[in-house]
Amino acid sequence: MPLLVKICGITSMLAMETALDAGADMVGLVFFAKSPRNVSLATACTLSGRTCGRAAVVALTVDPSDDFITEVMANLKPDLIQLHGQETPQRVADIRQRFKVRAMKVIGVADKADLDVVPAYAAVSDLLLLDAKPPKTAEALPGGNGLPFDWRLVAGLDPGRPVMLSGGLDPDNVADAIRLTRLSGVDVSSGVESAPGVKDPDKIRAFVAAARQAAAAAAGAGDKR
Ligand SMILES: O=C(O)c1ccccc1N[C@@H]1O[C@H](COP(=O)(O)O)[C@@H](O)[C@H]1O
Repeated sequence: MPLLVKICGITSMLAMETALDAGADMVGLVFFAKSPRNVSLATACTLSGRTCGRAAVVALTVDPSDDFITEVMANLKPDLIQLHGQETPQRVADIRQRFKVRAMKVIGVADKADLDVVPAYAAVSDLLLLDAKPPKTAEALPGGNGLPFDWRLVAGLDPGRPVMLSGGLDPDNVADAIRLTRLSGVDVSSGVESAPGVKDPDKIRAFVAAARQAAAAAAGAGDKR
């Protein structure tokens, strides 16, 4: 299966076009008021209109209410909803069933014990995303903090669903991350920015190119991912 590459936290048409031209498989739009990458539903609709099916549109939410998901589904019609909060497996299952939407549940990882929940979430999610656990500071976001975790904890993890990696990835370290973890995809936000919330076109292109190169090298080396 080809490596999935997601560029998250897109806030401008330039960033959207750059991600699409670079060959990203997924583009993420953040709905979280405290984030520098937060977009309104109207902006998200305008940005996603540019994709024309070239990449999957991901609505990033944090503990969303049913009312909010209803609004997102009616207007944006995303291909995938990213659940980046404290959603339980039951809540993930309910969202998928009620809204007929594919769900990517995020699991925060700091140590091995954090992976105990993987089977329960894999049973109810279409994809999983492993991200660094946010630091316990007042200003930390649930994600998008640019912090990596110990990738050795998740190397070769295969719960029967595609698993993506995020947390502090950037154009310089993504190849190592792919080589070491052998997961299904990579997701980046702050690592392709020039300032919080401002995507850097050169970094987006460099990230996608480095990820594709590493995936091709892994495939050449017989890694079936
Ligand atoms: O990007 C944000 O602002 C954000 C806000 C709230 C929840 C998640 C958020 N981003 C996601 O976090 C990970 C890692 O980001 P980074 O590359 O370390 O900056 C990524 O999945 C983003 O989609």
